[in-house]
Amino acid sequence: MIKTTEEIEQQSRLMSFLREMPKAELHIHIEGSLEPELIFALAERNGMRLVYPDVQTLKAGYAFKDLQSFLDIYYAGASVLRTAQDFEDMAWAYFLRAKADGVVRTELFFDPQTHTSRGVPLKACFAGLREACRRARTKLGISADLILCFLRHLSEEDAMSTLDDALAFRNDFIGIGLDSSEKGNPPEKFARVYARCRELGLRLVAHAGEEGPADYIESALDVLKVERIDHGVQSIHSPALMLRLSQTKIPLTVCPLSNVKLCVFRDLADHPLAQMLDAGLCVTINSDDPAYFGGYLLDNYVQTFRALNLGMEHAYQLARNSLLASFASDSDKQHWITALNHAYQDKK
Ligand code: HPA
Ligand SMILES: [Zn+2]
Repeated sequence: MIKTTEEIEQQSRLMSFLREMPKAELHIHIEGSLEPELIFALAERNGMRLVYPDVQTLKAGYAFKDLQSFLDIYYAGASVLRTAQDFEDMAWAYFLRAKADGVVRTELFFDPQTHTSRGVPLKACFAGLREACRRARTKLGISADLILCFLRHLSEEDAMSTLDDALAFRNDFIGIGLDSSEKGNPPEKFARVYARCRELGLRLVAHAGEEGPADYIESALDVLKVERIDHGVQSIHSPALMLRLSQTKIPLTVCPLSNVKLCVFRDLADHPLAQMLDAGLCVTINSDDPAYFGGYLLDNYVQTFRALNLGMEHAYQLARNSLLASFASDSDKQHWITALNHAYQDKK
């Protein structure tokens, strides 16, 4: 269909608003931002040999059929991280991308067990990530904090002892999450460790309803008492849960490009994000593992908006949801929302 000049202008206003609007990214696994080129550079710096001969061969392996087929490659990629400097370089590269995408607040997931199981000290992870977050604040004006994720394919005892060790760095992380292989590893498996984190005053989130059933979303809320759900897209199969989510406004950190790459939905045009927004759910857009899924935060917005034919009001709503759903201070949130309101008035 041929577009009128007015439609072309409207589209270009929307694209620039998507980039400029102040927004938060609340679902990014920092190990999933490791670009193939950086994987090779770090392997060389650390004197390691990868099983892939070059970047092209590694990238050719980025064709996933489900979550597990991705996780196998993701953990192999993360194995090049050894020193504090490696963690800092990885996170800094992400922050530069985030800045270009208009991110003002980000909460980075990281998987300590992936590293400690290879003999990398927890201190190296924290030192590198903490320094990158500090530089993001001072040099880029991005507010950044860390969320420590437990690997759900491992035992609760393993999570508990990881927590014990991480408490030496209590001031370096604001909360905990739950990631890795979802099916067969329900939230209930981690009830005690979540109860303990809650007593410690940590913020609580968990992946639920990515590939696993809508029931897992219910038990993440009821048993783990999480404040946000990561993914949550399987809620579309439960009208009762949709109603609950719309009434409670529990935020969902949805990752559209990830969902397509991991075959949760066949195509972006089939993604239920618009349906979820229209049902009144507090949906946010995020990148998950941008180096593996074909795009950073702005790519997720742009491609989703094109595929689902979304407009300015949706953009405003999604950015506002992301800021409100963040664990930043109320005064920071208010400041960003005022800036968002101004940007919206200018572009509308
Ligand atoms: O998309 C994901 N799902 C579950 N675990 C993960 N760990 C990194 N990315 C993911
Ligand atoms: Zn994730």
